[in-house]
Amino acid sequence: MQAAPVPQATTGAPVLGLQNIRKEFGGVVAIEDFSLDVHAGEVVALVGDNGAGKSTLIKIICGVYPPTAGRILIDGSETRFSDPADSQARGIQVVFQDLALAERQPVYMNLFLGREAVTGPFRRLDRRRMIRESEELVRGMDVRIPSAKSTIRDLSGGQRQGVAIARATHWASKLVLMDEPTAALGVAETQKVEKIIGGLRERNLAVLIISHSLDQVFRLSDRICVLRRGVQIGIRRTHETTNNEIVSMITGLT
Ligand SMILES: Nc1ncnc2c1ncn2[C@@H]1O[C@H](COP(=O)(O)OP(=O)(O)OP(=O)(O)O)[C@@H](O)[C@H]1O
Repeated sequence: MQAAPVPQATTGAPVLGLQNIRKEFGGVVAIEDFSLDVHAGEVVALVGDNGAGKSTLIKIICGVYPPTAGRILIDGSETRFSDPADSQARGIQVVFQDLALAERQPVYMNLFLGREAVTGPFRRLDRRRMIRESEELVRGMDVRIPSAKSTIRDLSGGQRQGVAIARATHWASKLVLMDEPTAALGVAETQKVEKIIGGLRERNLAVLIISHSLDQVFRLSDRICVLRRGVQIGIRRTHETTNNEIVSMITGLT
């Protein structure tokens, strides 16, 4: 499977720039005035209580929702994605809470969803190639699944998550957005996913991750950005802050 090319820092501009993003749903202001840069090789964690606006922000970045106001820059150029396929074509991949896997399809079809390998003049699906490359991919990522031909609904939560993350990280060339990637996982599976996220940094990708686990945020991130009821409270370098400071930023209590 041809991996996405490793992105080079050509312009020095952040991979993702968000400037004064606002999002309203009817009369509800979900995001008020949000600005953040994420650089290649950097993991930024987005934290906040339920309803703070974290998922909305991820959906704005990948083209599910347009922002009501504000600018999105990719590699320094202003961009507007009309839908997630549009952002994927620009090297952005998302791992959503609900994983967005095709339950009745085998692992290999999920890994190639929308990018199926074809062969011959009638462009028939090249299943053999997809199976072979999927096996290499999941082996390389240490995702334990019975076979690339296994159907998604026959896999455990951790195995499904592994497939969703393998797909996103394989096809991403710039930015990976993750919405609670380990929420449904046990301790060992969480450790594996965290290792994969560390590997993304080594591939020089930019990562924006939502997590409710502050321990995980402190293990994984370079910077932490706090949202409270749609308001951006602040950004801290992970090694310069403490769990207590982040908790008080999230809750508003000192
Ligand atoms: N499609 C929508 N239509 C109307 N309101 C929405 C929509 N999506 C989100 N909201 C509202 O926007 C606010 C932020 O929601 P969002 O899901 O982004 O929060 P969150 O921080 O991701 O929360 P959680 O941690 O519970 O997932 C909430 O008040 C929510 O009700």
